[in-house]
Amino acid sequence: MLTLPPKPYEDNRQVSCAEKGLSPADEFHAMMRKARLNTQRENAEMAQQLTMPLDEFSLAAMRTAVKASAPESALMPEPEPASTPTPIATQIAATPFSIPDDDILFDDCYRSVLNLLVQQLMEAVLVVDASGTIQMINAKAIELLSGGKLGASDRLGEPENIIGKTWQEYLREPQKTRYQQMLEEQLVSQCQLEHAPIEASLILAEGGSLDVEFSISYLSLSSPIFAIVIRDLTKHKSEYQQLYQWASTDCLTKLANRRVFDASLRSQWQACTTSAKPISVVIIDIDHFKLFNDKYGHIQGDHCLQRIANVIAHSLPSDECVAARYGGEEFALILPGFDAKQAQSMAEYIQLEINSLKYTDLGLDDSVTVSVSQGIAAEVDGQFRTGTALLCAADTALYRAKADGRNRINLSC
Ligand SMILES: Nc1nc2c(ncn2[C@@H]2O[C@H](COP(=O)(O)OP(=O)(O)OP(=O)(O)O)[C@@H](O)[C@H]2O)c(=O)[nH]1
Repeated sequence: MLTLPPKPYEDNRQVSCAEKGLSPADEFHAMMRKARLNTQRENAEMAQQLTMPLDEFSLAAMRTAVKASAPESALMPEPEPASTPTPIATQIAATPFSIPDDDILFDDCYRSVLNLLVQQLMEAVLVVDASGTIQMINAKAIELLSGGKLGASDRLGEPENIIGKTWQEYLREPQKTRYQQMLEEQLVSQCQLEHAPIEASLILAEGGSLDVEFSISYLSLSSPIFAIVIRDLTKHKSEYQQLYQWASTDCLTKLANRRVFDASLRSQWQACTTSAKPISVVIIDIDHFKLFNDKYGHIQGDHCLQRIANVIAHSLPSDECVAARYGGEEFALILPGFDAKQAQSMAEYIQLEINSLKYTDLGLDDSVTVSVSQGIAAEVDGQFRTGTALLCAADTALYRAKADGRNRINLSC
């Protein structure tokens, strides 16, 4: 934030601009008028207090912005190429303050200071006019728009190649159309275009796209300009994907977990019953798995669970169907659109596939096989009131399959 030196009042008391009823912009205006009365040497002395170095990139961006917006008399002289960074003080001292006595004075000074700030910010920032034309851009924003692939000598890395283009050119749909609409609405309603961070996908100069979020801040000048701050979301998105995967899948079998199963059953039940489609649930439980663990150990037991989960996952006929690990050695399927007969066929296929699995590659005997028991419940014409009731019926059917001798399928009636 620009901090202005306090002005002594007649009684020598230091009074803040708020106390005087002045906005920071008024105060800045007043200071610039006073600055006009100072000699250039006095300006240089004031500027000497600023020691921040300004690199060549910042100077190039600043010159471009000033050229685009300032009248002839306000143009900065082109500095000689310097081998060491030019102190900001030298640049300010070399900038003539004898520009016209009206709002242009305020605008041009404001723009120059704004451009200096933009160049120094760590965030990717660009400044656009009311039509979206880019007027200022910092190195971070150029790097971002080029997909981070710029070399030091790359022409794309020069602000001249971006200033003058429109910000919309970099936006993918639907944000491009949305932004255009916001611009048009703003012109009609004369209201300020401001926006909290929104997600968007950028079209990169080198091809490809980049997930970002950007915010828009309105800056009040004689003609409005807007500061756009862009943040790269690539890292956040990949972390989110990773977390989402951990929160929704079973880490051993990679099937959906119980949470996803319950949510899917609710939504699929709703969708199927509303559209009068059948829906079936199958619960699959490994037979005598405790014996398997006791005989071959838990590590082999884990491999067995993974193998069976793999068979179940590959048996699903469509993306709408869900296979989940429901408990320790228990799996469950949601089969939208499946009536009892179709669910029975599916269960029979799974039973045969699991029965024929071999475990010789795990060092077990060729004779070792595993079986499963399955319970099915199908909702066809209103026998169940909820998805949970359907699931309970499948569980009861599974219980009967176990009681009837295992390695069998029982259909709820
Ligand atoms: N290796 C391994 N074993 C598990 C896992 N989760 C549960 N189990 C085992 O699964 C077994 C389940 O035993 P029970 O509930 O008695 O069922 P069962 O032996 O399969 O007998 P029935 O279901 O009646 O046929 C227990 O030994 C658990 O330790 C797991 O993630 N890995």
